[in-house]
Amino acid sequence: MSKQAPGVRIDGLTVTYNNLPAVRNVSLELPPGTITGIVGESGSGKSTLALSLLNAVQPPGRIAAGSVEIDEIGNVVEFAAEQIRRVRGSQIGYVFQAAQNSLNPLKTVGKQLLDLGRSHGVEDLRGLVRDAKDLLGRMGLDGARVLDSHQHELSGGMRQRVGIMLALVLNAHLVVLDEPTTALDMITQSTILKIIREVHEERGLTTLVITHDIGVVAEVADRLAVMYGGRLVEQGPTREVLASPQHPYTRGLIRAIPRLTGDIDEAQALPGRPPTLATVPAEGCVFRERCPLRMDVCDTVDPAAEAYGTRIVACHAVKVKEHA
Ligand SMILES: Nc1ncnc2c1ncn2[C@@H]1O[C@H](COP(=O)(O)OP(=O)(O)OP(=O)(O)O)[C@@H](O)[C@H]1O
Repeated sequence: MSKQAPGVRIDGLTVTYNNLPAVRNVSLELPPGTITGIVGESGSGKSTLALSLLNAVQPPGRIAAGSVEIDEIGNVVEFAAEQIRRVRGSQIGYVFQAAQNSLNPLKTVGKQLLDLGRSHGVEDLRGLVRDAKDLLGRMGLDGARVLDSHQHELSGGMRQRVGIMLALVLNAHLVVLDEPTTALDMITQSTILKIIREVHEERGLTTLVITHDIGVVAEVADRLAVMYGGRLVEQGPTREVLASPQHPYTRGLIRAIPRLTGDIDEAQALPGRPPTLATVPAEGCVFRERCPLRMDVCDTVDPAAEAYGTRIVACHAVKVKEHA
């Protein structure tokens, strides 16, 4: 059973930078074999949450509370540096947001691929190169040529696809993709996401895709989790969240995307701006400044995440409505 899609349970996770919480008391389950999309505006804590899955939060950041329990691996929050290095790449594949610039400028992609394979004890390096070419080919690139290239010879979109290839090539069964398609145009984006979905199904993966664009993940994710100001404000099956968003922030995000509302004239930008670490309120609901449903209680009490059927929502107004 060791090569099956693992389940992941994030429980009560708080991550701080200089003691200010960027992720606050987040609980989220990634069921085995599913694709979960985490969405939210810039600064909502998505990347910090993704880094926590690899215990890769860098100082001044620190995991202040909670656990990230991954089947067959354990609670990675407690892992020492060497322990986590061994599972990164081989058991948890990842492409971080800066993937377009994270290649070594002095080495060809192929050389970096071999380094990656060797550092994880891959014996069949020829097989690794074959798999890499196959993945690149599926993403519309000439695999042999890309492996012979240096970073500066590749466009932003090509580098991004190289990043995805590197995340998948070691055959990890948990894959974390942070903004995997931002450098790509809409059509290429949707092709790449389709390929991610195909590979996910062929190999039996558990996948986490992070994006600020809810339209991007709507096509591929089984489940959606919406973050705002470090809090997870709503989560549930994608279709349900899109068809009947409960949290006013989720509603705002969906309304802002013409291809989700189906009518370009009806798309409305979400007014206001998200908080920064310095301005995020220490008490009460993090979304209240922009919320059309704000009530007195929102100023003082942070709403708990509560289950409503298949949905989990953290909102006082939703709670009042549900109990009315
Ligand atoms: N190294 C750091 N030092 C200090 N603050 C940080 C650091 N990294 C992130 N932050 C802050 O933590 C908060 C969450 O950032 P994070 O990158 O996780 O959000 P995000 O939702 O992924 O946003 P983006 O899409 O812009 O990356 C932001 O307010 C950000 O400014």
